[in-house]
Amino acid sequence: MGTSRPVTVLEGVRCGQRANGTAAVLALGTSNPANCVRQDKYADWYFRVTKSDHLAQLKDKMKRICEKSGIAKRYFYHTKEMIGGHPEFLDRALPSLRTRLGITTAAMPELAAAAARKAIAEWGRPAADITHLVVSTSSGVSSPGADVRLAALLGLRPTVHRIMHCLHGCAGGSVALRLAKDLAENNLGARVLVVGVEATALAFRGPDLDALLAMALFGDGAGAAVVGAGPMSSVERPVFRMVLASQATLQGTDNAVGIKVTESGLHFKISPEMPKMVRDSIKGCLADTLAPFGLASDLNGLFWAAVPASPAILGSYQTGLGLEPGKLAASQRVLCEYGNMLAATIFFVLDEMRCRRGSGNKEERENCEWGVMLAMGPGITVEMMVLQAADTGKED
Ligand SMILES: CC(C)(COP(=O)(O)OP(=O)(O)OC[C@H]1O[C@@H](n2cnc3c(N)ncnc32)[C@H](O)[C@@H]1OP(=O)(O)O)[C@@H](O)C(=O)NCCC(=O)NCCSC(=O)CC(=O)O
Repeated sequence: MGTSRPVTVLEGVRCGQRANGTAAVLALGTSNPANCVRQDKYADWYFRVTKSDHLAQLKDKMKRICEKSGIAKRYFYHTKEMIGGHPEFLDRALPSLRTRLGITTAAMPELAAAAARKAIAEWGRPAADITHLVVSTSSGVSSPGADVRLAALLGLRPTVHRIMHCLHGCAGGSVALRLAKDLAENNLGARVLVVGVEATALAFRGPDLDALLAMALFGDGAGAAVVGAGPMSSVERPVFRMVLASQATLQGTDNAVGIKVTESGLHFKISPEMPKMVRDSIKGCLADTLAPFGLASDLNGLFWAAVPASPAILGSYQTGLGLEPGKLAASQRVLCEYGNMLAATIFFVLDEMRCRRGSGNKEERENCEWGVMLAMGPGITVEMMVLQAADTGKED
């Protein structure tokens, strides 16, 4: 009896701190820098900007990769003029990290703020009501980071709880959303602003066999979401309920994808084996996550919000999961319109999926109540989240 009162008090305090119900995405926003390069012109642009037109074989290979990329256009913070002003970006013998970090650290807060302002406007409450800020990027490793300047630009409270995490590659936005779910569900009244932002000037380099793929796929942008759990205010409208989040690391794939910070900028290593590794393991990874809901037996009865890292990775999802054509259409559209924007991409996919749910176009319309958010990053790490579209489902 002597110890029962403190335990009860502690339990009461613990329960009182928790939110009421499942976290949900309450609003979304996206943005891109102004410089838009069409993918059918990219090889010409890239070899001209890097003064490499004499490397005819590499240029032809780049053209073939671009043709197969499923991308129509991409946006970049860097421009021909900016690259032209930094010869050290093209000569790996020269250090360029400090200059590159200066550029991306200056670029990211404004880019992120443009997306975040849209999300906050849609959310309908004042920016000062944001309690937590989670920022993900592979375009910077400075401290204080882009999150501090972003908080100031948006007028967030000085007491906002900030987390910034770096170098999770294509999975960065999904990691941030998983953290936001935990924060929202475990802190009564929390409203988490989640941001993925990329300015790939940190990785821009001249052509060689290793660089071509990253140069052909990656683009710049920012995505933002406001995440919260109950009780909701009268202006808040859930878009997707974030039902269950999980992460798996594919065994024996440590060397398949890597991101290294070097004196000459960010270096991506992407194994040609990655699509096969993903195809062979993705169904098994998802089985445990989907089983509690009885969703594992009908994967075509779900909506799919997958990060379109590349056409080959989308192909691996389609084959590995046995998905019907069209199930990855939202991801394909984002890849086509923007390329792979690493941490920012998932917010564009969720936004596209939300539009498709309300679309008057029968071909594009997506009606499934339950869905999966999916991304791969270095590790190889698989980020998964079971979503319930709030326009169809009722929270239990
Ligand atoms: C590059 C592709 C668009 C090419 O499409 P196809 O395979 O249909 O076409 P294809 O076979 O004719 O290949 C066209 C040319 O691309 C080359 N090629 C193919 N895969 C390559 C790779 N991983 N690295 C370098 N070059 C590659 C081929 O050799 C070929 O050159 P040639 O014509 O000279 O013979 C595709 O293979 C693809 O999407 N690959 C990327 C897969 C991937 O691992 N993505 C991960 C992104 S990063 C990520 O997800 C994690 C993260 O960063 O966090």
